[in-house]
Amino acid sequence: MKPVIVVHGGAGRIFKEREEGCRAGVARAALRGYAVLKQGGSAVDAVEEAVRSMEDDPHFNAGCGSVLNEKGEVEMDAIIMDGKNLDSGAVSAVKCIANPIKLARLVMEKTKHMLLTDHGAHLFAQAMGIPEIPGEKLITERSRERWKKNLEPDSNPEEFQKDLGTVGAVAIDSEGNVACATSTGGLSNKMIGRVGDTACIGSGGYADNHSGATSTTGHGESIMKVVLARLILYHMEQGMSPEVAADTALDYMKTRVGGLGGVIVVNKAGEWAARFSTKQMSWATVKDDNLHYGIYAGEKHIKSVDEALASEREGF
Ligand SMILES: COC(=O)C[C@H](N)C(=O)O
Repeated sequence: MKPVIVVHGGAGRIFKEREEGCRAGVARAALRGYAVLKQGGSAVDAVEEAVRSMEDDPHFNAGCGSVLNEKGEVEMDAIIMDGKNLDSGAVSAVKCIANPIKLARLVMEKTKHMLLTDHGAHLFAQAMGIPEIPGEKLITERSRERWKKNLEPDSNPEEFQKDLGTVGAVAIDSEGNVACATSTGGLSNKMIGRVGDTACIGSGGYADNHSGATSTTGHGESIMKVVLARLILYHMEQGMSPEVAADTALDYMKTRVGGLGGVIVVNKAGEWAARFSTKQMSWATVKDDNLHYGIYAGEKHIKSVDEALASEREGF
């Protein structure tokens, strides 16, 4: 099986000043994940690596760069799933941790549980030797400004959620195993303790070697109502291609509950799709040693991996 990785950096509006950073960030993440697959790493290793790269990138709403809750704090959700055995691990409402996706993987591999939240997740992180970092280190100038603006009495709540940037990855490795990973700071100025789709299995992601893997982004409450990730795999089980399955599920979410979002999908044959009902979604994929990426509907740049790695060294 030829390895494939697909990543997203969030569906929604992407403001002009963030466009280039998002293109470069998703391309870099896809290249990192692909390098893991080429060296014989598993699909789980690859999606963790790709998501970690975007958590460390302040352009995205995950890890450093996460949006703030109503109290001005970061609270993050993340999930990872292994399509070989349907094992999965998630964390919700975690603060002061650089890479929630790493902690989600440890929940999957080192506990008998699937989701740890808030205080318990932090106790587990301590027990696993994951360092706590000051919350301030995850907060960018941009997210603080945005939080403050949202608190102004004449602010428009519709504008709050326009330019977020949840991150996710799906992959198939040379043995035909699939995996997914998703990580987010959630919605801006959300209530304290709000947990979104990202931490919920079947909503923020799902992976099953029998059909494929998907990672989702968009309005979390809508995604949870239709259990978007599992719905896409169901459509593929019924014979749809990744692209048709993604569009059918996104259409259903729009007409049934009025929600918009985006998804990345890979099926067990290594066919992939990056689809969205929002105006934009940053995405990238590497297959057959070629990188494809874009952020607008219909936009697709193609470069060989060697060409892309050279331009990455020059700053993309
Ligand atoms: C693009 O924004 C998101 O994906 C937010 C995320 N789905 C949440 O609701 O927590």
